[in-house]
Parts: sequence; C-alpha cells; structure tokens
Amino acid sequence: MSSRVAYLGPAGTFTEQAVRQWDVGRAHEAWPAPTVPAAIAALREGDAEAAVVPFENSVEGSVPATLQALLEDARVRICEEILVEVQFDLLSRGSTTLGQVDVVATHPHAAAQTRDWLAQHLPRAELVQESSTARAAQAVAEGRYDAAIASPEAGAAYGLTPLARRIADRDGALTRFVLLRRDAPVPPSTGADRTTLVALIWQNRPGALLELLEQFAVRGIDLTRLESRPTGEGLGEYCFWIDADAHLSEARMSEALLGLRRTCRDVRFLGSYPRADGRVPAVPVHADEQAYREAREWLESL
Ligand SMILES: O=C(O)C(=O)C[C@]1(C(=O)O)C=C[C@@H](O)C=C1
Repeated sequence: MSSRVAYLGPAGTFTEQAVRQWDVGRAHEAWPAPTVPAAIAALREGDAEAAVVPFENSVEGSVPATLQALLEDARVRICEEILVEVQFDLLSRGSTTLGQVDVVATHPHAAAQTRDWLAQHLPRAELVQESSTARAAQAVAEGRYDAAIASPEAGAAYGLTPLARRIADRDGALTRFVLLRRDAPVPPSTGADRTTLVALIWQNRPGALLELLEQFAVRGIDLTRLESRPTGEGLGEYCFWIDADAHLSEARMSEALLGLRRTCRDVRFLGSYPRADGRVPAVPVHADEQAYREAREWLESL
C-alpha cells in the first residue's frame, strides 16, 4: 500500500490547503489527482493510503462529484473532516487588464460563489469550467484563458497577478473537506461526532420519507444535512444523504440505524467521525446513554 495521500489537485487547490492543515499531510506524501473521482480511485486501487476531497460548501452545498464517487466502493469510509475558509481572487497574467478579459475559467463551485461579482464586473465574459480552481489558474499561466477564479495561493503558485481580490459574493464561506480511508475502523467517539449515511427508501410508498426521519426524531438525533440525489436508476428514483449529529457507538445512533435497516430498501454507512467545529449536540434526557441503559435493564428484568 502506497503511503501517499491523494487530493484534488494540482498544487494550489483549496483541497491542498486542507491536506496541509491535517496531520495526514505531514505523515504522507501528497499526490495531486486530476479529479475527485481519480483521487478516490487511487484510494480504491491501493495507490494511495488516504484521499482528501471537498464534500460541502456553506454557500453552494455538496460537491456532486464527491457524492457520486463515494458510492462506488462500500469499503471507502470518511474518517475525519476539516473546514477551510474559501476566498477567491480574479487572477491573470501580468499585463492583462479587466477590460481584456473575455474568457474566465474556474471550478463550478467557485463560479457559483462569485456569480454576482462576475455579473457586475465581467457581464460579457465566457465562463469555462475546469476540474479545480488551481487547474484553471495553471491553464491561465499556460495562456489558455484570460483569467481564473482561484485562491491567492494558486495565484502565487502559477505566477499570476490578482486583477481583483476577494471577489466572493459572501464573506466567510467555508468548505468542508473529508479524509477518506479504505477498510478503516470507525474512530472512537469524541462526544462531538457526525455520522454520514445514504438511505434508499422504498419508492412510491406514502410516508416512506417521514418514516426515515422518525428514526432520528424519536431518538433525539439532530440532522445537519438531508439531501435527495438521483440513484441513476430512473426518473423519480432518489436516495437520501444524511449527516446526523451522533456516533455509531451511541445507543440512540445504533438503534436509529437498526430502524433504518428494517424500514429502508438499503442503507450505506459512510462513517462516524469527529465534527471539525467540535460542537457538542444537546441530547434530550430520554435519548442519552443512561436512558437507553435503564430501558434495556427494565426489559431484561421482565
Ligand atoms: O477547486 C478547488 O480548489 C477545490 O479544492 C474544490 C472546491 C469545491 O469542490 O468546492 C473547493 C472549495 C471551493 O468551494 C471551490 C472549489
């Protein structure tokens, strides 16, 4: 097994910033993958020991390429998460002026986060999608586009000049990155954990989604993300991506999982791991460990 950590490259992406902020970035050689699926494929095929990929952005939501690739191998698990503040510059080669920018390249998530700025300052520019912000910056350095929307770090990495700084429509946007491993044990509970699941409900059954949500509601588990995504099997066929504020080792979570397993067509467990912001959930007294222990003892005494 290679001791590399694969990440969405090239050098200068926000994903690389996440790798650097993590211990894994110090322990392993970082390998820039050309796309998110390529980073996850390297993990799957044993060419990397870990992979770091973008998962969710506070403005633009989840990263579809990551969700799609995660479903391809049941042995890939999320082991950690990290938050990185994202900020964008408009970068160009030395002498270019704003009036000379006809083609701008960037990642779709970055385009969405700078939409208003672009509409106001470059309303006629053509927008080209690249696999990452740093790839767009690299392509500008190669002379393929007039400008790129990327981080100041990418500008420095590819010798570009900022035509405009801090062009994000919303300040303080955060992207959540996840560290993936294959066949990894679930890390122990910290008291501030998250569990990521994908549930496939029985379609065309009235109340199936409500039944799914009840598994969490009655056990006092807060959901921080619920998203329906097409399964690809046909129109109207959806699965639900869930982030729940509890750890697999907690009774309320394991009971909720049993409930899901009984009532859903399929359930995929993607990991229980510490929340990057360390926020400890408020657990109602009827759902804490003591309440479950006492209920079990009562049942056994009957
Ligand atoms: O292109 C990059 O630099 C990335 O790391 C990817 C990514 C994303 O997928 O959302 C990460 C953070 C920003 O929101 C824009 C792009």
